[in-house]
Amino acid sequence: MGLFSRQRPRHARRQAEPAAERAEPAAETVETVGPAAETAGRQEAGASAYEPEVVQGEVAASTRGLAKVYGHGDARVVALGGVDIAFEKGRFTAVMGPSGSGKSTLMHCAAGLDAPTAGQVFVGDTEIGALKDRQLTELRRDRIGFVFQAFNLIPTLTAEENILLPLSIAGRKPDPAWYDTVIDTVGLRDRLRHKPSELSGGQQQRVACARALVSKPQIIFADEPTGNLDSRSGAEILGFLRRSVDEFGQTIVMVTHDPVAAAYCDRVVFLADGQIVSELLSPGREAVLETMSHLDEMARARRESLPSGV
Ligand SMILES: Nc1ncnc2c1ncn2[C@@H]1O[C@H](COP(=O)(O)OP(=O)(O)OP(=O)(O)O)[C@@H](O)[C@H]1O
Repeated sequence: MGLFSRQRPRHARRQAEPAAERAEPAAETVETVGPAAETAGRQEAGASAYEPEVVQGEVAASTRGLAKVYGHGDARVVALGGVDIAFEKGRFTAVMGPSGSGKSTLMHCAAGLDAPTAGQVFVGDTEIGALKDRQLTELRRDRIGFVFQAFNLIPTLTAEENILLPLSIAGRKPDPAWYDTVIDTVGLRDRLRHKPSELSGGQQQRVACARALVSKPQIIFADEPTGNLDSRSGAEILGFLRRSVDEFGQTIVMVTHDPVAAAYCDRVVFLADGQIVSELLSPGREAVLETMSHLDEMARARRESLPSGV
């Protein structure tokens, strides 16, 4: 069965709040339709190894057999052991897993920031391993948005200049109506002339989100975007990311350690030992926590199901 061929019912649109904060009990927030939920259920029972979810819609980015090995000999580390995953357009996906499980490596390879040891990465239909350096730089600039834990704003530029920087580097002007929509959505209209040092952490991250969104990228990769924020500012950022998926059809992939953050997502993918071992669709915080407590067993089942390691 091809990774991108099987169909399953579309998930219900999510609200701009985590499942755990809505009225229904967490267990009922986990969708049980489709192969992923069934597989995740079997995983939790330890019955068999995980099989990748099959996406139904257009794919924004994907990997096939993605492997990354660092070092040699005694220092050899298999950070990713052959990952197949597709990120569907217009979906908010969280990548979770223990420290060292390969989350950042997956994100960096998928975003063209790091080169894999083996396997392929596609952004849309473009295989990024086949691109020359300059083409890869342009792809990252024009088709991918980034939001980092440490905001990564230029301190000497105003909020507005930071937001427009990727477009200015590309020699492009923003679509005025879209720019207005983004600024109003992140609530930054009265802060546009401020430098990052004059903004709170939450406001700086909203600038970073606006910067990622303004060029209408095919996909946004967010690396622990709430990791440096208090829970209220974190909730604002997550609510904003959620809205940009629901209202603007943006595709977002977010690495997070936080089950509350994951509960804002349509899909949560779990890594352990450089392999995807499980996933949940629209889970609540409790379901995320429950799955995280079984990741070691799942990693073992996954290893045993493979013919040999990478
Ligand atoms: N540049 C590197 N050189 C050697 N090993 C590396 C390098 N980068 C990552 N690794 C190793 O690869 C594995 C996966 O690392 P990665 O940073 O992707 O994990 P992670 O899940 O993002 O961890 P964390 O949650 O702690 O950020 C780890 O064992 C890590 O030590």
